Amino acid sequence: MTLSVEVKNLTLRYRDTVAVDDLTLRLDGGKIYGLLGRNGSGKTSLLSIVAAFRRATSGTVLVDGAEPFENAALTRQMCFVRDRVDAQDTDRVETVFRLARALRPNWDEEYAQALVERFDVPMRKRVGGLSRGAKSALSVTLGLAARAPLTIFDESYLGMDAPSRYAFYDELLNDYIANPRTIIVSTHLIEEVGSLFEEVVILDKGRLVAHEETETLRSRGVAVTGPAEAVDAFTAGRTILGDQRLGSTRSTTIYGQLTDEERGRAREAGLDLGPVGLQDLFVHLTAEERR
Ligand SMILES: Nc1ncnc2c1ncn2[C@@H]1O[C@H](COP(=O)(O)OP(=O)(O)OP(=O)(O)O)[C@@H](O)[C@H]1O
Repeated sequence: MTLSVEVKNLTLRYRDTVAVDDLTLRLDGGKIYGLLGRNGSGKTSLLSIVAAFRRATSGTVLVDGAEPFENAALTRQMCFVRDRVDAQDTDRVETVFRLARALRPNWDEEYAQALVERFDVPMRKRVGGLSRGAKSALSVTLGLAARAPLTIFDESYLGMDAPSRYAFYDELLNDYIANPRTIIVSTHLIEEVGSLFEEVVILDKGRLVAHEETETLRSRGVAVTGPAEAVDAFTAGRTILGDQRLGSTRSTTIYGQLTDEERGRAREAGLDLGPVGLQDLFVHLTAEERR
């Protein structure tokens, strides 16, 4: 089972700050979505409303066609995973698991135990005594084993070290393939996690900058590599996203699509054309919004 998410003219204001600004967005569900945005762009605010942790100032959110706020039947189907654990500092980790087992209708105990081993979750410690990495490991373990039809990871894995984060990405993809559901991952570690996303949503200052399939977004730029002079001539007058030089070879990333004629010309000039990194596009698109 997967859940769709529909956001219409959604606004969230905290006193003078407009955190989400008249946002309209539809996620059909059954995919892994990446939610990207610079610090303070409104990712957590948006996700908190979707997960029914907050009420919007105006506008609507529908999850599977229904309003999630104070809708217990629906919120049981959703799991909002943050970088902290929703428990008292004095609670033991095993108590947190016992609660999750009781509250989560799709909880998979065998999988939970496998994750505890893989991420080295210290079951006998109290939540308040966990390191930042252990808190993150506990959060993502609870989030994965809940198998909620709508699972949201809000930068919940950032406290983990790189090997643990890669183990999390690996688990996330494998478990999603075995148990398809709607997964939203908010992040600014785009290169690291970008290959998991089927669709990407980019926010800036609470507004939607882009919502596209990852491949379509990637096709908005091209990396041109070859002899420096030929690369310079080919990329002259274009919007440059990034540039690297190694000896006489240059690789310049440009924004925009190439026509078939331009691609032919590049090949004739001995240039290689390759995909562009999501990070470069993200930086360009969010910087453009602020100009
Ligand atoms: N409880 C709050 N009270 C007042 N302002 C808030 C509150 N929470 C968030 N904001 C403001 O709302 C804006 C959006 O914040 P939000 O946390 O949603 O962004 P974010 O994209 O998740 O940021 P980050 O990547 O830094 O976590 C920011 O300007 C932030 O300062």
